[in-house]
Amino acid sequence: YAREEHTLRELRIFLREVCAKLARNRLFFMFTKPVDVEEAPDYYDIIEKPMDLESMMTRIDQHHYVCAKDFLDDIDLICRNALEYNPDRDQADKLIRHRACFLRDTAYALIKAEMDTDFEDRCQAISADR
Ligand SMILES: Cc1noc(C)c1-c1cc(NS(=O)(=O)c2ccccc2)cc(C(=O)O)c1
Repeated sequence: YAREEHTLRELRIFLREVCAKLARNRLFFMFTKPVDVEEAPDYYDIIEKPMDLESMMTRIDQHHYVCAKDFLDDIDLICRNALEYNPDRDQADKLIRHRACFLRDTAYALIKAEMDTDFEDRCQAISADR
């Protein structure tokens, strides 16, 4: 069991690094914090499960993620929310949709490049056990 805790600690350290790297990229600035209701008054009527990079950093510390897939599910949520709330043809909506897809692709590429598949397999085995 101690070995599992060591593996999960290593996962949290890795995910904090990925999350910080994404949050540092100014292209993803609008995904770093919860959407401000002043900016988008109907946002929380339309989006059921809001998500942002700062909240994800907190979820890492709360041991919410037991494998990289769980982390990427929340990245997918950030992306889906942006596509759902900003569906129009105008430039502003198109830009945020492009940025949301770029955030998702960058996160997947970062994790694929930096994470051993057998490490992720071990995390998914722990996740299946819990
Ligand atoms: C995200 C999001 N989803 O729907 C919308 C709409 C956005 C979104 C929200 C904001 N303004 S905000 O006050 O809610 C905010 C500022 C800084 C970090 C996070 C949120 C700005 C932008 C923008 O494109 O600049 C986009």
